Amino acid sequence: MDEGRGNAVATDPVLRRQDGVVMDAALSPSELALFDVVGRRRDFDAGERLFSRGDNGRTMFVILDGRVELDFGGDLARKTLGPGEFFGELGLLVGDHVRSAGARVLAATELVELGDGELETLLDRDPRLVAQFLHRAITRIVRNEQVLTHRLRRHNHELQDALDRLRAATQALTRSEELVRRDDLTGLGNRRACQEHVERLVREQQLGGHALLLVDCDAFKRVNDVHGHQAGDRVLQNVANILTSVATASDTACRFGGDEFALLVRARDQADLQRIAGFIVGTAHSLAAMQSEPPAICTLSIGGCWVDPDSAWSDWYANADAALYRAKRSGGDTIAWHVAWES
Ligand SMILES: Nc1nc2c(ncn2[C@@H]2O[C@H](COP(=O)(O)OP(=O)(O)OP(=O)(O)O)[C@@H](O)[C@H]2O)c(=O)[nH]1
Repeated sequence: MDEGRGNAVATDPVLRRQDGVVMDAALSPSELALFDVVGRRRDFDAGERLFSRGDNGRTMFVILDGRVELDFGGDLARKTLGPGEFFGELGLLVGDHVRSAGARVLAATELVELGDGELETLLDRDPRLVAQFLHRAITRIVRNEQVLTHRLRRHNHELQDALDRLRAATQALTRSEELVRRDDLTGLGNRRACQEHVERLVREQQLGGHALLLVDCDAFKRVNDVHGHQAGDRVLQNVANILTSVATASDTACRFGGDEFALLVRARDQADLQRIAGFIVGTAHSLAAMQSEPPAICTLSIGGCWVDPDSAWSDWYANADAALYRAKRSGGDTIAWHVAWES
């Protein structure tokens, strides 16, 4: 046995990589000599692949001369092994197993290869030396597993943190997007929400059969002036409640600002539309007639028009607004329709 062969005779065969993975195990000269006698020598050219990650392996290798690179995949650093170092030891210890790293020859390399069947031969020849090797190899495998498990757990935590942050950011974004479309006081959509709803209906070619009702409080300024701003707020919220109560899932009730509201509503025909508008004005009228102090509501005026899918939003808005103006001019607490239909 040539005890001097191999220039990497280990004084401390178990060394740690910077990231903590224990890899740098070299055989002692006596171990190297024993493995060389029992195993088979094989020559490889630079660039040759010994095995890939995920391959089934049944052999281990000891480098006599040359260099081999191990690739563990992911973001784990690659490792270059040199003379005297061994790898693939699970092939010797447990036989058939899935390789956790790929191995590629970097320079012309001479290896000794040993299969799982040769463990017994090694033990027969020098049990003490093999026990020493096994102890070291198993320690290395266990330590590497621990380091890899720790890394995985840390990655898992980091991934979890990143997902939590992403989820929080998405929720915040959704909330702020909702806020941009919602009226804080009443919880209704605002003008932007109404326009987006219209755009969606246009895209889906569902706008036909809809009408725009502009709803405005009568003498609302007086509520504020006489009873205070909070009482005014409560009136606005109650107007919103009435509108919400008539709006179906395909309708949208919005507050455009101040005491002006809008209802984009689908109706079967003019009579249906009149019934909806009549319910709104009639409910506000009945509640106002109860004359609570401070008032819970004020009477309402409505200007309405059918939506023409072939004309622009600004056209229907102008039509409904002109009708609303007429309803106000006639004393409020009433409904006026664009052109043909007056209540
Ligand atoms: N309480 C309260 N008042 C508001 C709010 N936004 C606007 N206003 C007030 O609403 C009032 C609207 O007054 P006007 O536009 O003259 O309406 P009006 O008194 O109903 O008059 P007509 O529409 O002609 O019947 C103003 O006094 C605004 O200050 C709000 O969010 N809360």
